[in-house]
Amino acid sequence: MNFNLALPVGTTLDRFIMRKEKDFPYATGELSQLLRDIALAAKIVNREINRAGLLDVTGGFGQQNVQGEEQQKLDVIANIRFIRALRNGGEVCAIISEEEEEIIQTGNKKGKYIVAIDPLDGSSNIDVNVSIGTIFSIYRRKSETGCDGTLEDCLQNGTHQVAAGYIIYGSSTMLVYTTGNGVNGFTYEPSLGEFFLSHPDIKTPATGTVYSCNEGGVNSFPEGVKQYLNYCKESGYSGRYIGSLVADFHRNLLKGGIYIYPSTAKAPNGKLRLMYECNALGFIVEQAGGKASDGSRRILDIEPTELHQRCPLVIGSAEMVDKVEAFMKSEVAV
Ligand SMILES: O=P(O)(O)OC[C@H]1O[C@](O)(COP(=O)(O)O)[C@@H](O)[C@@H]1O
Ligand SMILES: [Mg+2]
Ligand SMILES: [Mg+2]
Repeated sequence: MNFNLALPVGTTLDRFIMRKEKDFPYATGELSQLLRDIALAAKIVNREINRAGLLDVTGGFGQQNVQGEEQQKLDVIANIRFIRALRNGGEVCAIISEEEEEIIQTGNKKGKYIVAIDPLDGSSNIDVNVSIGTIFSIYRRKSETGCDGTLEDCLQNGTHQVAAGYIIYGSSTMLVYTTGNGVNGFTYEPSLGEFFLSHPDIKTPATGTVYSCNEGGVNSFPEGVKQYLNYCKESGYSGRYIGSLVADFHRNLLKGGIYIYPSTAKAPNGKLRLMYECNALGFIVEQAGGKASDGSRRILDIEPTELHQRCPLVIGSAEMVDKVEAFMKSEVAV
């Protein structure tokens, strides 16, 4: 892992955003403010996650989301908190959320940005004190300001992201994001209520010896993925699967490794959502020198047709993703 200490570790997120804004001569400060709004909501959600066991926020909310998954109370709370922060911030005209079927119009018609968000990632781990996260993608609207965000504004492919990031609520809470100029990580200091630069200019190793995949569905995995998993085992790689995409991704981003959620009989298009899981992490991993594909196509090039469409995900160290793609093209002689 190599660091360039452009900005000293310990720089606050606010100061970092301000300094980076200077890199963009035409910056108007709106994207900076939007990133601050997201950081604010993350602090509030972090507080509720840390106290989850004490408060009545564990367990199911008693209704299903558009994915047909039972919503957890914290899914709903995180959704409310992020939507409120984005609405009050004024920079966002429309939001796509995992927890809402339709586009959320914020009423900020002057807002230039669209946010796609997975308010709480790793929902199955909420009640068992395992790391969970939030994932977000930011796009510039295509339509003129002065009106609501349109479907066309929302359905842009991943190469149009102006920023993307995630928050991991783990042993420490971190915010990791990119605006297309590298990836930086900030650790939250609760007693000061501040995020501090702790992981400047993250670069992911070209390869690794860790693979993350829920092999429970292996019988219906594509042949190429089965072959790759066997290759990992024959190569003595370690299997690590937390079951929270953000947490598995974060570990592999820092240490090298690969996360695979392929198509299965149960989920022919995979499980993960293009607009608020795959695109965001795809942008980050590419900015850190890694790769993200659906097994053959670059994730960021996939043209979205639905707000909640799913796609298979192969993401992480570049050489490992290449290997999976080659197996899926069944070109590699073992
Ligand atoms: O239980 P499975 O099938 O392995 O799926 C786990 C995956 O699903 C997810 O929980 C989906 O995300 P949500 O929790 O936001 O719905 C990922 O975080 C995780 O990697
Ligand atoms: Mg998720
Ligand atoms: Mg979620």
